[in-house]
Amino acid sequence: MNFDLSHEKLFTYLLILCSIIISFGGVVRTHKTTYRACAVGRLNMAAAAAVVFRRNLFPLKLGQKACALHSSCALRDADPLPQASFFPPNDATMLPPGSFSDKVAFVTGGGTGLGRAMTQGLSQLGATCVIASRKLEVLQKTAEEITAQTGNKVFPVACDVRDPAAVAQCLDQMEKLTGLPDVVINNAAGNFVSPSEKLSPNGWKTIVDIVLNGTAFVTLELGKRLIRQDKGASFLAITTIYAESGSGFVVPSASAKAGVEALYKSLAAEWGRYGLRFNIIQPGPIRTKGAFSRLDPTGAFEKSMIGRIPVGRLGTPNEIKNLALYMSSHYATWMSGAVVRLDGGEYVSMAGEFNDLRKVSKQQWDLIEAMIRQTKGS
Ligand SMILES: CC/C=C\C/C=C\CC/C=C/C=C/C(=O)SCCNC(=O)CCNC(=O)[C@H](O)C(C)(C)COP(=O)(O)OP(=O)(O)OC[C@H]1O[C@@H](n2cnc3c(N)ncnc32)[C@H](O)[C@@H]1OP(=O)(O)O
Ligand SMILES: NC(=O)C1=CN([C@@H]2O[C@H](COP(=O)(O)OP(=O)(O)OC[C@H]3O[C@@H](n4cnc5c(N)ncnc54)[C@H](OP(=O)(O)O)[C@@H]3O)[C@@H](O)[C@H]2O)C=CC1
Repeated sequence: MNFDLSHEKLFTYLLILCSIIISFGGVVRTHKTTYRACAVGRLNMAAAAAVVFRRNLFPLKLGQKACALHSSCALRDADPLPQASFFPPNDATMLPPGSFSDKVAFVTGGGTGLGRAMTQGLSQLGATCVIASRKLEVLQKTAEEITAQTGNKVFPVACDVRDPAAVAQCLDQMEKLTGLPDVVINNAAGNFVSPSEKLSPNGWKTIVDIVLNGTAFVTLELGKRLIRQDKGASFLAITTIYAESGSGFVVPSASAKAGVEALYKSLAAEWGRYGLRFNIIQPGPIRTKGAFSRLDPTGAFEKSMIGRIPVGRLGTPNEIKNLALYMSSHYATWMSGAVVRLDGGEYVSMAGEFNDLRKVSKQQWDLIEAMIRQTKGS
């Protein structure tokens, strides 16, 4: 067997070994002060390991090395590319005030990240909102903050979307509080990066249950109730760009999100006759704690990811908010079965065979052109 142990790799392995030993120490020691010291030690070790991991994947320039060894720099956000200055995000709410007056909106996962931003936008434009997810405390805090800011009521309802009985109970509660919704946003999700050979059946099931079954339980139960009451509504699902392409290392999420897209396109065809519209947004990468802590916990991938986004930066929650508000509004009543990608061009940039030629310099192009021209007549 060929063991390739460079100094840097050896150092990484030693650091990881040290963090495991120190973590173990933290578990067995019971004295409070010692435990705290160990906890700090563990965090520093983890941060140092993250830095070295990142350095191995993306070697740093000399000037950056001092920073890289300092734990506070370990998970620093990657910078946008220069062209991003052409494409500044506009976080202002796009639709006119009152666009959702007298409307009720139901947002799953509305306590955090993109769900919170969409709820804030709906509320700002006049909607009464109900937000649902597992953590009631998180929902309550978000609901209080948004209500205080907009003056429109946001109701928190605890609900694990994996459990159809809990979904039915949550919707009963919603009916009592606000009546059935005009706007539904299926945004709740679970995800983590993992080599597929490490996935347990329960790991697979957990993601598929939250993303596909959860969306189906909410959508079917609400759909039936809306149909019974002869009430129209707009349904929006938040998927992702790899729902279309598939992606290694997030296979349960890719499979489930593809299922959600099939569900929404199918229902758009079947339930239009009941006054129900179904649309999909596929976001590209947007910094939220929920996503980045599970998809890029070391911070190693962000820079290369930004490098392949033609617009040169990550998206913002408010950019998704504005698109979601439009698609859910009375301005978009002719839109159903649509899949809208919002990703700064990342998807097409990854798909095109020759897109890596962006790295070719002007001089290199002159050379390449001359070589190709020389083939004339051959
Ligand atoms: C630079 C790149 C960064 C970002 C963006 C890039 C690209 C753009 C495209 C992005 C798409 C994003 C899509 C998203 O969906 S982001 C949303 C992320 N948010 C969440 O996931 C929030 C909710 N998540 C959770 O609550 C948990 O993370 C979890 C695991 C999903 C569910 O928690 P629960 O308590 O119900 O489950 P557990 O009991 O902890 O675990 C269940 C089962 O799964 C196994 N498991 C858990 N974690 C892992 C892991 N990391 N690797 C392998 N297996 C894992 C766990 O062991 C359990 O299985 P068993 O042991 O019982 O067999
Ligand atoms: N950020 C990004 O780069 C991208 C995100 N997306 C999609 O955007 C959406 C929002 O993600 P984002 O805001 O980034 O991440 P978050 O982790 O902040 O959002 C996920 C939400 O889902 C809720 N949730 C998770 N499991 C359940 C469950 N079993 N029942 C009910 N609610 C649940 C969580 O709340 P709680 O823990 O209280 O249950 C949380 O509020 C997701 O659909 C994600 O797939 C798509 C592409 C890119």
